[in-house]
This record gives sequence, structure tokens and C-alpha cells, in this order.
Amino acid sequence: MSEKTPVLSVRSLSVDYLGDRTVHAVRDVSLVVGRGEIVGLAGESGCGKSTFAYGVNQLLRPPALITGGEVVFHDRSGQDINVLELEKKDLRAYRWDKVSMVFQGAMNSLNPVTSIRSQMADVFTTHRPDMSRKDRLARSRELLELVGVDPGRLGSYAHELSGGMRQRVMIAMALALNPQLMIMDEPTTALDVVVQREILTEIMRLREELGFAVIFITHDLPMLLEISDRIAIMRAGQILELGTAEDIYFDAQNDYTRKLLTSFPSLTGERGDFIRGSASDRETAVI
Ligand SMILES: Nc1ncnc2c1ncn2[C@@H]1O[C@H](COP(=O)(O)OP(=O)(O)OP(=O)(O)O)[C@@H](O)[C@H]1O
Repeated sequence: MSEKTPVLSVRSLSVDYLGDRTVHAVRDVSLVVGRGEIVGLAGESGCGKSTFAYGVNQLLRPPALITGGEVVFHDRSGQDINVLELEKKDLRAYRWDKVSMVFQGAMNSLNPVTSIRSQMADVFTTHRPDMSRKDRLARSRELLELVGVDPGRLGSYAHELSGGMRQRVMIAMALALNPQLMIMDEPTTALDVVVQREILTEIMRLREELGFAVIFITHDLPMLLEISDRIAIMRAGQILELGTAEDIYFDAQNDYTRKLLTSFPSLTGERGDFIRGSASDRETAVI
């Protein structure tokens, strides 16, 4: 898991929101994500995390404007894809096939009036039109099993599932086409802490099993310390610091990173007691 075999290279990406007062939401951001690597993107609300993620997936709409930079996806076939130049059909294929996204509110975007089965089948009819009905069903069952949802739930409707189960279904759908990168924007924030942990553990297991890379976006730095290979700290549209989770925790270089580290209670311990690191290491983290 190194930068030597990148799956995505973002170079000097800048995004503005045009308006009476132009907002420079992402300013000259560069980030290379290695194959199978989990990169955490942390920073306070409004620092540009989501704008960055949408930019990488070419999902930005006016008044957002990409004012500079490039996004290159390094496909497993060896082909380099210049994402910001993709249009229509190629863009649709890139978005679900190569890179998929799970949002915070994703679970609420399930259609309330059609079954989980038909929503999962839709992914295949759109992206794999040659797939038989039987194979679609088999793959949907397999995907639900993969994310820990009983395949017997395929006939269910969204309102019959808990929030955690719905989010698992969304993760299953994001995995459907075996993407090489998943962008997760606060995927568990709307869930209670226990379910949140279960789903994070599941994501980690799936990453091991399937080898996709993850850009994991959250304001929750302690969570990122647990799950990320590297962490980028973002503030006011820029990446201030980028390092391994260990470096960020034990040897943060930037004052703002240190401030972020001390402003969160841990998920399971007492306030200021982070999950990584021994008691003697905690001095830097205690509030
Ligand atoms: N549609 C929009 N029009 C104008 N400004 C916007 C728009 N969307 C976002 N912004 C601004 O761009 C900046 C970055 O926002 P963004 O949503 O990317 O941050 P974020 O770090 O993802 O925040 P959060 O954690 O709250 O989701 C903020 O100043 C925000 O107010």
C-alpha cells in the first residue's frame, strides 16, 4: 500500500463557488491515493472536504467551478483516465465502475416504493446490460451477504430496514461493480455509535477482502486514526498536513492538527483517551 502504485492522482485541484462573494472552497489540493490504501480526509465543517470529493468524481454543479488542476485515475488495466475531461457515457462508466461513492445521507436515497431487489438490479441493468436476470439476482444476494445483510431481505422496502441496514445496502450497491476506489463522505455519521463501529469494521474487512482503496471523509479525527493508512488534514480549502496515521497521532507537525487531536473525545475511551497508542503516549492527546 504505497504511493508507488497509485490508483488516483489529484494535482493542484482548485474549486470555487461563484456568487456575490466567490468562495475558494478547494485551493490547490494535491493528493495521491495508493491502490488498496485508506486515506482519511479530516477537517472542520466547511473546510472543503465534500467539494474535493465531488470534484474527484466530477459531480460538481454550478455555481461550483473547477478553476484548475487535474484528476487522473490509474485503471487496473494500465490506462490513465483524465477524469475532468470525461463526458456522458464515459463519465457514467467511470462513476460506478471505477470509483463509487457513499454519502452520509445515502441510506435516505433508497427509493421508498421499490424493493431493494429491484434497486440493486437497476445498477446491473444500467451498467451491465448483458447480465442475465438470474445472474443479477445471484450477485445481489452475494453483495448483501458481503455487507452482513440477510439476502432474504431482497424483497424488503427501505422503510422495513433499520438505518444501519439501509446504509449497508448502499455500501453493497457501491461495491456492486467491484470499484477500485470508494469515496465515503461521512458514511456512518447519521448512525448510532454501535452501528457505526459495526459498519466501519465491515468496511475494513471488505477492503482487505476486495482490495479497493478508500478516501474516507469525516470531521472525526480519532475515527480516522483507527482506520486510515494515511490522513490528510484539511483547513480552509487546503491540505495542511499529510502523513501516516501514526505520524499524525504521535508527531503532528502542524499546530492546527494538534488542536484537532485534542478537541475530540475517543469513540470508546474516556475523554482525550485515544484508541491508538499507549498510556505514556497520551500526554500529547489529553485535553
Ligand atoms: N453550493 C454552494 N454554494 C456556495 N458555497 C458553497 C456551496 N457548497 C459549499 N459551499 C462553500 O464551500 C466551502 C466548502 O464546503 P464543503 O461542503 O466542501 O465543506 P465540508 O468540509 O465538506 O463541510 P461539512 O463537513 O460541513 O460537510 C464552505 O465555505 C461552503 O460554505
